[in-house]
Amino acid sequence: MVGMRFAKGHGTENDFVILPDPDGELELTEEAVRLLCDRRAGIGGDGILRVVRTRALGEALAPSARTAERAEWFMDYRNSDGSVAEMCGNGVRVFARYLVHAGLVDGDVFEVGTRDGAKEVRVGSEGDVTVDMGRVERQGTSSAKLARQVVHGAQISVGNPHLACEVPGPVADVDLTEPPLLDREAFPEGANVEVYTEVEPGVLDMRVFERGSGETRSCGTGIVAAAAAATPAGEGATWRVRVLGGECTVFLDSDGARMSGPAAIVAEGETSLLS
Ligand SMILES: N[C@@H](CCC[C@H](N)C(=O)O)C(=O)O
Repeated sequence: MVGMRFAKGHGTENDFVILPDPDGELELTEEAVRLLCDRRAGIGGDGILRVVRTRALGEALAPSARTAERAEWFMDYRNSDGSVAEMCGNGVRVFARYLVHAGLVDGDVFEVGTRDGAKEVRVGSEGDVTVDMGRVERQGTSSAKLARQVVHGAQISVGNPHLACEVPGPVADVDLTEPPLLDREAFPEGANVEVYTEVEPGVLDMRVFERGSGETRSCGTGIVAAAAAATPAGEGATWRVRVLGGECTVFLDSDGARMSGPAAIVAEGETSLLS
């Protein structure tokens, strides 16, 4: 079979199809992304991580993302519906793990370019990867209508938009089967919606409905957004955040957020879906 090389990886079961495209030769259409991510007709994934040299990206970066230009490798992230997102917290850990695994970087501390700028990663010899997620912006409050309830929470940017909502009971009781209805003025580009509850001091349980992918088993930027929402403004904190697919730790201080969590490459192969 002649096809394109791919790998499959996940971080707390937020799973990705990884497409090595160092010289930016791949024309990745929305349709191709949807097919690759399809769990029956494709490989299956919550999103795609295209591994491209930053200088071969072929896309103008927003002024706020220009720090990405100093990173050799760029994470071109796509949601499973084909849409583009600014950042993916689990994705960047898996991307970093892949770069080390594929021998594309020297050392285990380096920067990854994203549409939210360069992110420094530290890749543990096995297991966890720590990412400097950068600034976390609180932008006020908003609400969303879910299938069976309205939730209120904090509007937070982690490079991409989030509405992080504390709920009183177990997060398992929240019905996330339908896409949340958001205030379009507050979120013109849509948002990821998190529901969380503090189960013991310093520990949050969280579930998420991701923009462009639906309910997933984890969302790294959402984990950071929930941790920030649970922290009084101006204070630092460390949170363990438990999600359906595992657990990450978030360290918040006046510089922003760092997140540690697992990242694994689980398969490699060749696909004919792109030929
Ligand atoms: N799963 C990701 C977030 C992916 C992007 C998100 N769905 C969006 O559209 O903003 C994460 O781990 O952060």
